[in-house]
Amino acid sequence: MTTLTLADVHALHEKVRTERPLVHNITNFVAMTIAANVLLAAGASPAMVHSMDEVEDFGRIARALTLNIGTLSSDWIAGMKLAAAVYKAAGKPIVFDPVAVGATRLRNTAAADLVAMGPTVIRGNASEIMALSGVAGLASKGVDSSASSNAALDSAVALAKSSGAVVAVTGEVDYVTDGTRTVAIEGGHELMPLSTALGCSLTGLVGAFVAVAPAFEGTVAALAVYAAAGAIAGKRVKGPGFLPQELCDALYALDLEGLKTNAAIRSI
Ligand SMILES: Nc1ncnc2c1ncn2[C@@H]1O[C@H](COP(=O)(O)OP(=O)(O)OP(=O)(O)O)[C@@H](O)[C@H]1O
Ligand SMILES: Cc1ncsc1CCO
Ligand SMILES: [Mg+2]
Repeated sequence: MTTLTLADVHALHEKVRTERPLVHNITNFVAMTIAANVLLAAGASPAMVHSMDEVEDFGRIARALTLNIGTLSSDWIAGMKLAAAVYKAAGKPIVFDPVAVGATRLRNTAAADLVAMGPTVIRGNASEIMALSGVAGLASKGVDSSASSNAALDSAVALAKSSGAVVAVTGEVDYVTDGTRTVAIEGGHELMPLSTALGCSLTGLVGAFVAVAPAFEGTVAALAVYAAAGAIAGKRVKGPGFLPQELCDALYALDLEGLKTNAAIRSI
């Protein structure tokens, strides 16, 4: 298999910058501003809207949908399901972020229902991907991962096979799999999990890339761009406080040289 090169990744980032795809995000209250800024800095156009009454109209103009169950309540579930049905019918990509699945029955049921609707991509941390793929007895710590991404790799492959989605599991090393092909993406910074909603924001960025590229390639490219920008930002800050701002500045300025110095993609 030919692995996506960092030059291919850069070309897809330029495509995002040129086409500026509108990405419709139904995300959590914590992530809304951070994720919108990440999308803008990377060159895409975000809409953070969750009203059920606007789903059909946004479904006509947006090029991708992202669904994030971080601050879920039962009335939002119906909106997410309607949105998934609208984008599915329009043949537009859907990216699902199963925040804290495994922690509550509400999340477990909603996540299972949304996976059954056939999202294009599922992006989560290790605990979430393991819980979603049915690893029993996992102690959920809520929104933060209590496992390494490496430990979740088998679960990611199983989930990709059972759901038909491309699955991205993030952590110190990120993995993307479609059940057959698997690649690892290296980069990022150890401060990233100490700044909230950076995973949720990455899910939004995956939406922008799969709007302009096939699911597997778009997901790998989004993660590689984010890994490079995260590494650059992590070197600039003194702690997690200004990491989101530096990450946005790094995404905005990212070029091929920055990608090559700060991220790596390898087939496994
Ligand atoms: N130890 C680490 N070293 C380098 N990068 C990391 C590390 N941990 C996480 N990251 C990066 O941080 C980003 C978010 O991944 P993470 O797995 O922390 O998401 P998450 O738990 O869903 O986040 P959140 O729910 O707070 O939005 C990814 O780009 C990932 O590669
Ligand atoms: C902290 C937090 N709580 C619910 S969603 C969220 C953002 C990170 O997932
Ligand atoms: Mg998360």
